[in-house]
Amino acid sequence: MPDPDTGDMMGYQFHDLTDACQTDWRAYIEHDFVRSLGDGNLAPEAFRHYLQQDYLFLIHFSRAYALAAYKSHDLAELRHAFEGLKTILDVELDLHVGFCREWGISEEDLARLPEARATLAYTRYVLDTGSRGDLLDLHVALAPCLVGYGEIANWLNARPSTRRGDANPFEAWIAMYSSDDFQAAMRDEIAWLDARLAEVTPARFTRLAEIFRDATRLEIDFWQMGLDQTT
Ligand SMILES: Cc1ncc(CN)c(N)n1
Repeated sequence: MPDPDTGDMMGYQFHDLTDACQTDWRAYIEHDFVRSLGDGNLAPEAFRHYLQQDYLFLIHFSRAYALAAYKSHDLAELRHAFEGLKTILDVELDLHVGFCREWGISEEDLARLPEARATLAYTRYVLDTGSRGDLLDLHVALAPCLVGYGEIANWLNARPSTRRGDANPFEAWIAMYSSDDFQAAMRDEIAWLDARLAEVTPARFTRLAEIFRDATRLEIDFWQMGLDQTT
């Protein structure tokens, strides 16, 4: 392991990022929005507002993966960015468009929606962090999104009170984030980060942990935005 005195690299891994902000990370993964979604009793207006904003969110996160492609140095990094982008475009957005279609909201309607402050704050934070920093800064800013939702699905599935199947109106959401495609994308991201973090110094890790914590807090705000629709 690492040497804080010499500044030598310390063999960090992805879990060191979550360990460094455990309170915020748990508050994000186990948020009341997530619990209610798992129990199947989340207020419909909270879910609807969240999902529509999430459509806008995913458009900007797609841009962030395109920025990751731009910042790539080789084919492996380019492919990794491309896989992240494909997960949003081919796996996630279908769910959003499908739910909205059931509610009578078209893709044109979605594209015209005004962005909520929580959406603006989070997406622009990630794009700004990625523009100013390097590829690792950008992927660390993106990680609470991809890795967090995969972990949330696993946490929900391991929880006795989570209802699966027709008993839960949010089943499609849980199923998509539990799917092999999404879980594989999450594991790839963790492996990519493990390989990069193994080589960073303690000082660099401290800065990366700040980015990760900021993005995690912005995730908490995003859930809260949904719940605030009911107050
Ligand atoms: C706000 C948010 N965070 C994460 C994800 C998972 N990509 C999402 N769809 N939306």
